[in-house]
Amino acid sequence: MTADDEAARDALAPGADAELLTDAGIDLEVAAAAAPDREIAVEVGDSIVEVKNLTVKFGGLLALDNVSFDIKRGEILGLIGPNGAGKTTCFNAMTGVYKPTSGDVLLEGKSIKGQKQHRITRLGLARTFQNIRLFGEMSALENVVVGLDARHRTSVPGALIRSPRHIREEKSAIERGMALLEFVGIADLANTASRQLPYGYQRRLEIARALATDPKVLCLDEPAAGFNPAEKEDLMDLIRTIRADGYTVLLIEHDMRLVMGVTDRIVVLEFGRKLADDVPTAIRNDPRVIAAYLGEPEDDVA
Ligand SMILES: Nc1ncnc2c1ncn2[C@@H]1O[C@H](COP(=O)(O)OP(=O)(O)OP(=O)(O)O)[C@@H](O)[C@H]1O
Repeated sequence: MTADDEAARDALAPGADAELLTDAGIDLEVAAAAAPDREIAVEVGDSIVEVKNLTVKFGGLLALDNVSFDIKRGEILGLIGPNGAGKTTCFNAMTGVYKPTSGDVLLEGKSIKGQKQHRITRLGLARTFQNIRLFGEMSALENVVVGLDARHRTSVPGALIRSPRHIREEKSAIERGMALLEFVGIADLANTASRQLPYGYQRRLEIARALATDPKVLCLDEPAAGFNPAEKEDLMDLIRTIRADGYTVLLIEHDMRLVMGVTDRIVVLEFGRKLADDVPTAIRNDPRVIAAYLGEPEDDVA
């Protein structure tokens, strides 16, 4: 094992400091340049996800009632609706957290309905959660590398004996992890324990970790919750950059200004049913949508 390889390995251990990254020959600028190593497909195209007659019942409660919509390749699709409308249930049923009662979810034409969460992530549908779910004691970099681990090919014996392939994969994981942290704008905090990061940076880290799985579609569940206006602006820029880098994005968000400002199309849910599906300007002026939001806090309807 070379000194570089040793250093790359050590950089994965808790408490690693920035020196180790440098020792491992990892240059932040080089890492940043490595970030857009994916095909850029910004043009909105065919359907990449099809949600078909999706229904979720909780006992007697019909949380999602026969909902159908699609997500086109390369678009930012907003999923909105008043509190309790079924947005998170829809997300959960799409990403394997809940088993749908009936209906189907297709990813690139193949059903992913009923598959386990990690399998759906591997197939290309990654998500963040409304309540941040990071490994608090682990550094920002380690949190991202966990996401990358899913893509490694070394066998368990290979990892145990620290085979050259395993070491190589670890080093490339660190480089890719750094590239992703750079991409979401928090590379200089790579070695900070995630629980010590400011809230907005924790949300960015969640996005980096989801991107580490190299998803075809990135699902963001209320990424601006708890953000101030400046942080919301920054988040809008980041979402646009993510799309410009070739990802398709599904966004649940309460903040109307953000949703209207960043999405190409919006699906509106109300009482578990689809109320509307249109471009933001049409949604903004749709009397049914305005009526659905009457009674919501003013901030949400602005
Ligand atoms: N695990 C569950 N068990 C029972 N009922 C649930 C469960 N999850 C959600 N519900 C119910 O399903 C309905 C839809 O909830 P959901 O959280 O999907 O709405 P939402 O549109 O995401 O709301 P919010 O904007 O408040 O997050 C609500 O009536 C909710 O109480």
